[in-house]
Parts: sequence; C-alpha cells; structure tokens
Amino acid sequence: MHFTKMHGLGNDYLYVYGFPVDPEERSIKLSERHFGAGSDGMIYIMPSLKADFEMRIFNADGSEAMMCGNGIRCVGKYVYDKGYTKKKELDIDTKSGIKHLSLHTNAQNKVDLVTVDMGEREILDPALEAEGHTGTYVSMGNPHFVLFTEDAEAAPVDTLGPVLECAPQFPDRANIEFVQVVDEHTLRMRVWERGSGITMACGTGACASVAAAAAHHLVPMNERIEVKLDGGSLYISVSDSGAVEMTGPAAVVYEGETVE
Ligand SMILES: N[C@@H](CCC[C@H](N)C(=O)O)C(=O)O
Repeated sequence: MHFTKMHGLGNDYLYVYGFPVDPEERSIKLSERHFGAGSDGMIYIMPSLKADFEMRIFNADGSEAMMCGNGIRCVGKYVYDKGYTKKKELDIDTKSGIKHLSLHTNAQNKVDLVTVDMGEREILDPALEAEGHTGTYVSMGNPHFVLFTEDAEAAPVDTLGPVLECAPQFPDRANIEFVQVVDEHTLRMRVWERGSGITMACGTGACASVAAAAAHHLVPMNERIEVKLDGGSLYISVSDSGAVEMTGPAAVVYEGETVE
C-alpha cells in the first residue's frame, strides 16, 4: 500500500488514496512510532458522488473520527499537488458533513496554506463538570472538552487528559484542550486527543477552543484569533452565528510503501 506521510503543524497522519478492508488494524499497526511508520493516525481519500472527494479518519488506536481539522488541510494539498484536481475551491465530504476548502499555492504551484469553512460549532454545555474540572463541552463534528487555565505549559495534559477523555460525561470519549488566554486575539493551547494521546496540534480542538473562548467573551467574534499550538499557529474566527473558519499550513514529510 502506498502512503504519503503529511502533517499540519506536527499533527501527522498517513494519507492513502483508496480504502482498505481493515482500516482499524492498519491504523493501529502503521501509526505505532517504533514498529510502524509512526503517526497520529491514518486518513483515506476517495472519490465522492456528493463532493469533490471524501475523507475517512482513523486515530492511532483504530477508532474512527468524524472530523480532523489538520487532516482536511492536508487532504486539500494531497489532491491538488498530486494532480487529482485542478480546483482551488474544493468540497470534501467527511463523517460530519461537507466542508469547503480554499487552497493557497506558492510560487511552485504547490499548496502551502489552506482555509477551511469548518461549519457551525455547537456549544453542548458552557460549564460542564467532569472529574472535578469545569470546562466547555463543544462539538466541531467531534467532541471537545475545553479547560481554561492560567498556564498551559504547566497543565497536566499527560495525566488529566486520559482521565477526562474517558470520563462518564463523554459516552463517545472526548478530545481535551488546555487553553490559556494570552490576550484577546491569542490563545495558547495544548491537547490530549481522543484515540491518539498528546499531539502537537489539533485543528478541531483549536476551533473548539476559540468557540469556547468567544462564548465566554474572552475573545471577540468575527475576528481572527491566533491559536498557538506545540507545532505552530492556526488562525481561526467564529462568526455571530457560530460559523467557524480556520487557516493553517499543510506539508509533506515523505512518500512510503508498506511491506505486507
Ligand atoms: N487531529 C485532529 C482530530 C482527529 C480526531 C480526534 N482525535 C477525534 O477522535 O475526534 C484535528 O486536527 O482536528
């Protein structure tokens, strides 16, 4: 099986054109960082009758995700740079609906930045208590629990993250974001991702964090907010109606072949 390892701010997935019979097992095996290729999961790209392409996302533990913000930007780069499309305005079908992408190209006509219409955020509970911690429960198509903290660097991401991921309040588990408000246009976020653990960035998590911060009037609506992640920055805005737009980079690491 041919794959392309790509990343969005260090959130790395193996991208495959097509869909295998055993996506869960492949993701567990190939994502493993010592015995596999090493990734936060796998993303499959396919033709679609409803949109330009379809994507399916599998976390490193084999669970399927509804949406991936960093992944969808890489899908845009994958299909354009490899010549599957000449369009720079694209619709991608995901398990959480069709998302619109605007591709930005460099002097070599390669995609380096992608803007995504992420659809509407849903604030499921502005002040949910789980395991003694109060946070904002947000859906970006996938579930996020956003905790505001004074110091994101000191947040216990590796110990509290897995506990909250599996808290009884989240029957489908949840992605956990630890967010510090730096100023009214800047957030610092660290993340524990459902099914993958600590990652260097989470696009839907960054969108959920800005949505939660806007809901609590910590950042303005309708303005670009910088979210600083371990792997770099995303730029996100939330409109009055709750529509979320995200802009960030997409990059190739290498092309690979599995040995069956
Ligand atoms: N890294 C992603 C989110 C991937 C899916 C997530 N772990 C889930 O299970 O919902 C992103 O960039 O959004």
